[in-house]
Amino acid sequence: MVTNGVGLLEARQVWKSYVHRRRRLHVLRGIDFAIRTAEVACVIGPSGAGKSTLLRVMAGLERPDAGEVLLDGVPVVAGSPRLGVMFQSPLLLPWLRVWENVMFGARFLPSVETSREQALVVLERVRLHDLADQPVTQLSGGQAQRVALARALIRRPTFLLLDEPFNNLDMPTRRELGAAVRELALNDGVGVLLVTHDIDEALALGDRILVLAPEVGTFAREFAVPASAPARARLRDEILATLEALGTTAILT
Ligand SMILES: Nc1ncnc2c1ncn2[C@@H]1O[C@H](COP(=O)(O)OP(=O)(O)OP(=O)(O)O)[C@@H](O)[C@H]1O
Repeated sequence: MVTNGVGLLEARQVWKSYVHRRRRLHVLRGIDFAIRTAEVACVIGPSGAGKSTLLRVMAGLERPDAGEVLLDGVPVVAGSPRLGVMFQSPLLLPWLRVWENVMFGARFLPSVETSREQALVVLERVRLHDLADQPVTQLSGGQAQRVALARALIRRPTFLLLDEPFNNLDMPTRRELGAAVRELALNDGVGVLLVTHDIDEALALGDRILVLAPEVGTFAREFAVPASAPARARLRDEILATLEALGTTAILT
């Protein structure tokens, strides 16, 4: 797959709050963060820490209150052809077949040829080309999430922003799709931001792991993931200790 160029997706002093029951909830407080192409950066943290908020802001789906998100120095816009986004739920259109759902990802993108053949090429990447003509209502959860990945990939994104996309899948499917995402970074140079609850998933897929601290609204720590298994096991303990120090053990495994 050829992506739409090299680049940097960068949050600069990003602040984001919501009004909840008449109180202002400050979720992100001055986040500085960048993802490069050809790497997988994982953001972990307990429920409510602001992981999804960060991902939506990075994708241009929500505007920060202050600060900015830049894609190669230019403010990011929602629907940028250089970004592919995936959520926990595949959000497929039930009245369209598999390949038509994939093509839906390329709507309004003149750079992408909108043909069944083109969809098949991408479906092959996620090993779903045999089901191209199926209605999506007949797919398993793992197959549906593969369609969602193909729909993101048809855009030839420079960056993939993934918000716990493997949560509802069984372990073998989860591992397989995780490996496919890792391959996209290694072989195709895609930059990946993966939000996950799962420390083991972050250790298996990430080059870097950032721990988002609840209430503090910034990253508590950032870790480079080492290659060797014993070093990763030590890092796992260190990340757990970090989470414990933040007063949050209600996460992970
Ligand atoms: N649109 C919104 N309006 C009001 N509050 C919101 C909104 N979106 C998120 N929040 C609040 O912001 C905080 C952070 O939410 P967010 O979904 O980003 O956390 P998270 O770390 O992704 O959590 P989880 O792991 O449970 O998905 C939560 O307290 C949530 O209730």
